[in-house]
Amino acid sequence: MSKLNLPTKQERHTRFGSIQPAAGTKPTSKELMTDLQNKPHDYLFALDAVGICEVKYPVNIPSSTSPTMQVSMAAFKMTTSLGRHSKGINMSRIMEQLEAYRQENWVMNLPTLANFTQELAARMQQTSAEIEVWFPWFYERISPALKKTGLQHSEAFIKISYEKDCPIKAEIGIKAAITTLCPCSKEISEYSAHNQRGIVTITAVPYDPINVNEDWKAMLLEAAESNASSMLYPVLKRPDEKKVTETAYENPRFVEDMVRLVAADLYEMESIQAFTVECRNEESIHLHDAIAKITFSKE
Ligand SMILES: Nc1nc2c(ncn2[C@@H]2O[C@H](COP(=O)(O)OP(=O)(O)OP(=O)(O)O)[C@@H](O)[C@H]2O)c(=O)[nH]1
Repeated sequence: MSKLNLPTKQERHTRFGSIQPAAGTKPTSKELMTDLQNKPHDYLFALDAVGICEVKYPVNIPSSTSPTMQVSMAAFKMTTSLGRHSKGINMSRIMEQLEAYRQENWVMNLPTLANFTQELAARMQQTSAEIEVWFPWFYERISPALKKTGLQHSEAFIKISYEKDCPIKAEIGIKAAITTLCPCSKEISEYSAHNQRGIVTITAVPYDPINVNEDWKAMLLEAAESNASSMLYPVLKRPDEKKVTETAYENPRFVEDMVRLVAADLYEMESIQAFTVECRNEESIHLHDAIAKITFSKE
């Protein structure tokens, strides 16, 4: 093939429609630019929350299980309140703060995220701030018969709510995948029973948000998995697969059974004040899913 005689990159851009920037009349230095967000007026209403979401950022996550320190990709929602006489917040400051924490190599847990939230409210000169963050948390999972190790993950969740002169509030959570085997199908069929992947979502309010001693991620995962027909495993050889299949048959669960059994475990956890448990089964004999949910407070 003969060699193409391409124009320069700049010439190519011009040919495809790029133009030179206009001279312009508006200021280009920051000091001379209007700060619209901080122009005082009566803007009719105060706001509960304004900020940014879908912010993907790497974070260091501590864990009681191996790997005990891991870098994960978190999705943040970060908001503050806004007074009636302020037009807008300075949104760039939220990302500035997140980047400053990253450069400090921070380890994200409940106390450090509580500090982050409180600092954000101060930086934005607002009375309240809220951070919600979801991140994949990885842990080693060993197969039930041949003890083969692989890495698995669940989605973990932290929400911190800061309000000036009030105690910090927190919510923790996990979204874990499990196997459920249908009790009805097992009961009525001559052999076999349909089973499916269930998604258990737990959110919980700890009594003392800053001093949750246990690795709450492991604690909530245990509540979801130990009540399922079977856990999921990354590596399964034939003896493992036999064990998993038979364990599921020995422990049939409806979605209703799942949320009630997980709720019982959470009820027994002394550090948890209130919780919500949802189970969604991706049904293997339908196109639709089966769902159940319970919300409970010990207060
Ligand atoms: N408040 C507000 N800001 C927005 C909106 N949409 C985009 N922006 C952001 O406005 C930002 C620039 O504003 P600021 O953060 O106030 O920038 P600045 O005033 O130079 O920042 P400071 O030096 O911290 O005062 C950009 O990061 C945009 O992302 C919006 O709907 N509301």
